[in-house]
Amino acid sequence: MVTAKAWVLKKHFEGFPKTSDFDLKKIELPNLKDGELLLESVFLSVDPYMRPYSRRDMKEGDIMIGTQVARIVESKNPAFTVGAFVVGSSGWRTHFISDGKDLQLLPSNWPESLPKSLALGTVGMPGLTAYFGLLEVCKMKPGETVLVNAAAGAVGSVVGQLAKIGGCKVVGCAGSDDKVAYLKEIGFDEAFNYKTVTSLDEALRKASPDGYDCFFDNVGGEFASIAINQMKKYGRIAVCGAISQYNDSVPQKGPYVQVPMVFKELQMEGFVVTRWNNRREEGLKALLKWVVEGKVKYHEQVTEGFENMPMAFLGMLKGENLGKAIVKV
Ligand SMILES: NC(=O)C1=CN([C@@H]2O[C@H](COP(=O)(O)OP(=O)(O)OC[C@H]3O[C@@H](n4cnc5c(N)ncnc54)[C@H](OP(=O)(O)O)[C@@H]3O)[C@@H](O)[C@H]2O)C=CC1
Ligand SMILES: CCCCC/C=C\CC(=O)/C=C/C=C/C=C/[C@@H](O)CCCC(=O)O
Repeated sequence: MVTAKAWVLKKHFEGFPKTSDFDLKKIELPNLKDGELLLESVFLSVDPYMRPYSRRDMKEGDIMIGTQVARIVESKNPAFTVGAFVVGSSGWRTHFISDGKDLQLLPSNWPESLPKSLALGTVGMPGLTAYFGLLEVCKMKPGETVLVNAAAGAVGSVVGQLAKIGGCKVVGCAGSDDKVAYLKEIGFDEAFNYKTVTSLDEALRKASPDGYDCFFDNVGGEFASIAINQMKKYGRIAVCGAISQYNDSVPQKGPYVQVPMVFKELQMEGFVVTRWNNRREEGLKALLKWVVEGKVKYHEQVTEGFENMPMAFLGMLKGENLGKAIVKV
């Protein structure tokens, strides 16, 4: 019998999450039935979506939602061999049993030298978010100017690099000088610290006096209200997320977008990356190739220890991560 550890949502988040909202439980796992496999989590992901989705998808006492890179430790399923690595979405737990239907094997050409944790970030859901958000929603074209906020994060850092590969000028913002330095290191044309600029409007205008063709919005709120006024005619806004609002007990006043939307004939579209689940292999293949070629750089914020998952989650929401926030079990 294997004893798994799992983090459950003890109490729904009110405002900014607290470590006391979580509880650590032990779960005795049964022996495998035919067709099942036993897996141990090696890396776990902490993502912003967990904050709003927990209220929508979970009840108190549930295991926290989330994804992991896991190793198969026992198999009664001929399609999966012991020792293989997969991406699962079994939540915050150290071990779990699966029938294999909810697992994604890592690409067969995954280089030994590449950290398998990238399957949770640059070569995983966040990377796919950047890939499809840029190609299918922004519909970026060479020579255009792309703006992305939360630019040093799991999604934003890939957006900027893919936009450079796509022949665009790229402007990014992030919440620390170290993150800004990183953005310039990975090829952003302009980058600034939105927390320290005297005027966001002026910083955006200085970075691109002609304005923006594409705005990949990860943050929402006041940033979106200001940025929308600097869009070029026929610009496209990909509403990827609104992390500035996830912890609000009372929703902020929305940005008044109607005037610039009409005068500049803008397109603004919200999306969730699962829309393109049927093209997952296409995206992962492209992302893996660019990483191997060195055209897409990555950075991971690694927290050691399963017991530190809540802290890693809170840290990511506070902006303590540069690149993808993951937990190494
Ligand atoms: N639509 C979809 O399918 C998907 C959407 N997303 C969304 O993309 C966004 C980025 O996700 P991801 O890359 O995983 O996360 P990140 O790795 O970027 O981590 C979150 C970052 O958001 C920034 N942030 C946190 N709070 C605020 C705030 N109040 N105002 C401004 N910035 C803030 C911080 O960076 P900083 O230092 O810059 O403040 C923090 O590091 C999120 O909104 C997420 O919900 C992610 C995946 C899929
Ligand atoms: C203020 C409300 C904001 C609503 C938008 C919230 C989040 C957008 C976002 O971050 C979406 C992320 C989607 C992630 C999808 C991940 C899947 O690969 C696996 C998710 C696991 C699961 O669905 O349980």
